[in-house]
Amino acid sequence: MATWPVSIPSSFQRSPMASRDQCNKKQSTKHSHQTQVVVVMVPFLAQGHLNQLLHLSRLILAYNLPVHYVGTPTHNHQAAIRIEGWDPNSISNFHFHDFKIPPSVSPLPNPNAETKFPSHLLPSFEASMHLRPPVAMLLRSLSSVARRVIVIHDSLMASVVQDATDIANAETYTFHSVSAFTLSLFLRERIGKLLVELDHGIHIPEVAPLEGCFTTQFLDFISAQHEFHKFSNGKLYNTTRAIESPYMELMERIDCSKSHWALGPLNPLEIEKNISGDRHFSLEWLDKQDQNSVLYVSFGTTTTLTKEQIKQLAIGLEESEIKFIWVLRDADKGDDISVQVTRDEQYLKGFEERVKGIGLVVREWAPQLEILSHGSTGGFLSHCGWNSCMESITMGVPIAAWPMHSDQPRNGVLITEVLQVGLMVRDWTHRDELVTASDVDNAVRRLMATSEGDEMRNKAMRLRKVIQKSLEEGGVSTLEMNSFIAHITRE
Ligand SMILES: O=c1ccn([C@@H]2O[C@H](COP(=O)(O)OP(=O)(O)O[C@H]3O[C@H](CO)[C@@H](O)[C@H](O)[C@H]3O)[C@@H](O)[C@H]2O)c(=O)[nH]1
Repeated sequence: MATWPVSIPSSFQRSPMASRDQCNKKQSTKHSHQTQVVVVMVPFLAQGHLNQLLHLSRLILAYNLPVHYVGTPTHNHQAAIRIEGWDPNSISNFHFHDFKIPPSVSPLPNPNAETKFPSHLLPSFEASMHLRPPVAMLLRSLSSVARRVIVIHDSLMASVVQDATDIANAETYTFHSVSAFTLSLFLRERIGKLLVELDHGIHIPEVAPLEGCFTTQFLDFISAQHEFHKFSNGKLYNTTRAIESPYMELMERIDCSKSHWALGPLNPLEIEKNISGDRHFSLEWLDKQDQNSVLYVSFGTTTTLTKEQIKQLAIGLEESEIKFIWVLRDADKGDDISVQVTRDEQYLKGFEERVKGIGLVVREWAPQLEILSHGSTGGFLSHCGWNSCMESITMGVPIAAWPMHSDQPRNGVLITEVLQVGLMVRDWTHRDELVTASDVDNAVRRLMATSEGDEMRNKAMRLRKVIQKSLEEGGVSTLEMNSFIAHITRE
């Protein structure tokens, strides 16, 4: 039988820690008993999820609580090298636990698959259930030396943490990696009755049915987690009431038996400029561009475009004559992020020559947060993964929304209709059709070179200010985080 290394720190000492932008600076007192509370993060093994619980770790560490982050060696490494804004390996109170699990098949992403949902990741998602024994062992070890063990697990990892219910001083909290808007609308549809009462006073825009968002296999995977959610002591979200207050309220009405905390935004709002000289070439290039003149194009870590779609996108960008940074990558592979397929090189070579000085094509991992926070970036052509939405909103950058799968179509509605900081590139009902170069050209020009786009940029900037304010002392995001910390450290 395989053995899993479980490393437990000999003591839970306080360590100096960077503050949560401005808002955590005040957390200097009342720590003597808090050091007896330890936090264990159990992320779902995909970049868009690993990232969020790692960012949340940073915020919790600012309260001087030790944090243990579990995963496979590959995924922990991936999370650590890709995080922006801080270095998890430099914090003494933060501990990665590398748990080996049996290898699973890990196919390459298929650009020509029937739906855009990244089915190739499913074997790796299923394999992650093998984390249950080592996680249980870690929780038991920690429970014997800590006053309380707080387990924060991704909603898709509920079954992995099920053994926490047998540990008297352990509590579990379910972390939702999607917007309150999208989640509440999903759940509201499942309930299917009493909607008038449920919705009272809350604007519910029309959204398309879930068709085309997920595969049946993935929906089965989600359903398999449901029975374990009943053990949860509360629900956590990567959002802030400053922007999603009505939909947080809807979540509270849907599940009034639990406490709900909106702990976001999790990503840092200010990214310190790296002056050591090893900045990414895209940032150097941005330095030379005009304010708000560059469109950032990226589809996250779970989307793979077809050859023809890449060509149409390239032509559309070229015809728009708008400056751009285009991150052209395939979806991550389940178990090895170093594998990237080279795409359509012949066509793109000529394209890159022609757009020299106007656009950059980036094939490696791009520093997205830094790019979005750069003053020259004025728009984001995005698939609307929730990380990308939150990162763009917090940096004050409007979005041209091109949803691909999962929660993305609904996030697109939140961005364009509810918050009004973006526009749709194409309607979700046409998801199976090619997005033509002229669709791309039109959307890009509208966002980057019209007064309508300017208004969206102004709105996005106003939203950023609202979020910044919510992170000040007494602000709604600060109060929410303080409330959660007070709850988990209570006597
Ligand atoms: O070159 C790159 C590519 C991506 N990113 C980062 O990677 C993350 C991507 O996350 P997201 O925008 O949410 O997209 P996905 O990777 O597609 O995320 C998956 O997980 C999200 C959270 O559940 C869901 O909202 C999405 O629909 C789902 O596809 C973001 O933090 C980006 O900043 C980079 O920094 N550089």
